[in-house]
Amino acid sequence: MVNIAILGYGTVGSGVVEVLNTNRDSINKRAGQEINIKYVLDLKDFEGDPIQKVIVHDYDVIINDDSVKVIVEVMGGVEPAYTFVKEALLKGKSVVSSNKELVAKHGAELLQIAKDKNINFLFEASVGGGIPIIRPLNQSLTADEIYEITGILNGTTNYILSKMSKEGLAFDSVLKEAQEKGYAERNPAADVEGHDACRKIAILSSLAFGMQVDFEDIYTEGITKITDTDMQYAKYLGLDIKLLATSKKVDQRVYARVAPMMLGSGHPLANVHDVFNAIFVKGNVIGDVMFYGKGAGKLPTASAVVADVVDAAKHLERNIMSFWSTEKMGLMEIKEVPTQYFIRIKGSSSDMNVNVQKLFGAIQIVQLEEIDNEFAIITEEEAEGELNKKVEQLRALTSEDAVLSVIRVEN
Ligand SMILES: NC(=O)C1=CN([C@@H]2O[C@H](COP(=O)(O)OP(=O)(O)OC[C@H]3O[C@@H](n4cnc5c(N)ncnc54)[C@H](OP(=O)(O)O)[C@@H]3O)[C@@H](O)[C@H]2O)C=CC1
Ligand SMILES: N[C@@H](CC=O)C(=O)O
Ligand code: NA
Repeated sequence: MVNIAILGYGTVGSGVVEVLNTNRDSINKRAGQEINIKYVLDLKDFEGDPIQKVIVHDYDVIINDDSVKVIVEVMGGVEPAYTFVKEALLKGKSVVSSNKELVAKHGAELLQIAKDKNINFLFEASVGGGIPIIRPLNQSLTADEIYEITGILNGTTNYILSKMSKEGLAFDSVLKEAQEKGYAERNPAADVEGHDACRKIAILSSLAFGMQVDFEDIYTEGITKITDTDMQYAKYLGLDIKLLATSKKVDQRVYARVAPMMLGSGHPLANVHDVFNAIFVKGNVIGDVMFYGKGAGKLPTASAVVADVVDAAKHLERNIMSFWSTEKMGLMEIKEVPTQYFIRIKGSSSDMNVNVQKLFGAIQIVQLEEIDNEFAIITEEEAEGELNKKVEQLRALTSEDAVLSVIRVEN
């Protein structure tokens, strides 16, 4: 029997207990022994829930119990999660975590401690919820040099954008729904401002390139500025707006970016809707691979956590995760990255055409009959820095509020 302790009995923690109970026999068989939940740490009590009999409020009870071999950290946040996880690893207990904030910030150090102690720090659920992506990067794709990872990595924002686009629902009401379904972060700004996707692409990039990619260095834009009108244009153009997280090698340099993008229907990520996530990986030997599934929610996330628990139980004294170095990887500046912009402009296209064409050259002009006094353009591909200068010049030539929105396009 292997004793485990779960830190946090919220959406994911309660899902872990449910999955272990629902599939107990097959899980135990695969783990080669019984997995026993000895403790659940939480701040609250859960009167009437069978879990109450193993609830503790003091972490010392867990850390000082030598019979606990695997700790499942599903509390979220950097502290006290970091202190608890580090202490556990230093004491020789393997750790499974779904906490991307923790992994993005301290992953390299925690992986190294696990390696030194010949135990494991596993975090499949931290990216793409239930989708296997950490394990494939760590095991199945190790023959490849990775050129690109592009993904829809946040379930909440994909759910919001899908509902806004398909059902014309308002941003705030869909966000509330996503929170009720257990998809959103405790502070949903992390989702809608792109920080959650940013931490996830930082983790994937660090694993893929073997060096520390700091999430603070990644250019990040969320979805809060996307309006119904942007959606109307996208629909007219046959495009879909998605929050994409990308990390890509250009020559020998890498750029990373999180931003809403207008995608053509032929793009591999255009048909990923609702809470689903997908990750597209390009390797120099394998070519293109895609991973698809539910990126958030109680049971899909718990599925990945429990699979890690099984792996940890099977390898109690053998380290199975490769690690990335703490050496920081420099990223290409975003202004150098080539892109295409969709720009909505106030005024009439016939009056503005000369200015706009003088600045942007060959452009596609889009005018929707049902929308007065504005039009949109799609630029040619150019470095972001150059396009931004042109947007500023357009403002200077017309008025400060003439540019209504700017969204990147990938067709
Ligand atoms: N929800 C999802 O779909 C997914 C979540 N994740 C990640 O998993 C982690 C957990 O998420 P989720 O389950 O949604 O979050 P919840 O807020 O639902 O659950 C966290 C639980 O941990 C408890 N907790 C917080 N701090 C402490 C502490 N210091 N000591 C004891 N208990 C504590 C909370 O108690 P209280 O409520 O009283 O504060 C709460 O019960 C996060 O890192 C999240 O980003 C990853 C993938 C998907
Ligand atoms: N809030 C996150 C939860 C999973 O990581 C999301 O919406 O994707
Ligand atoms: Na995953």
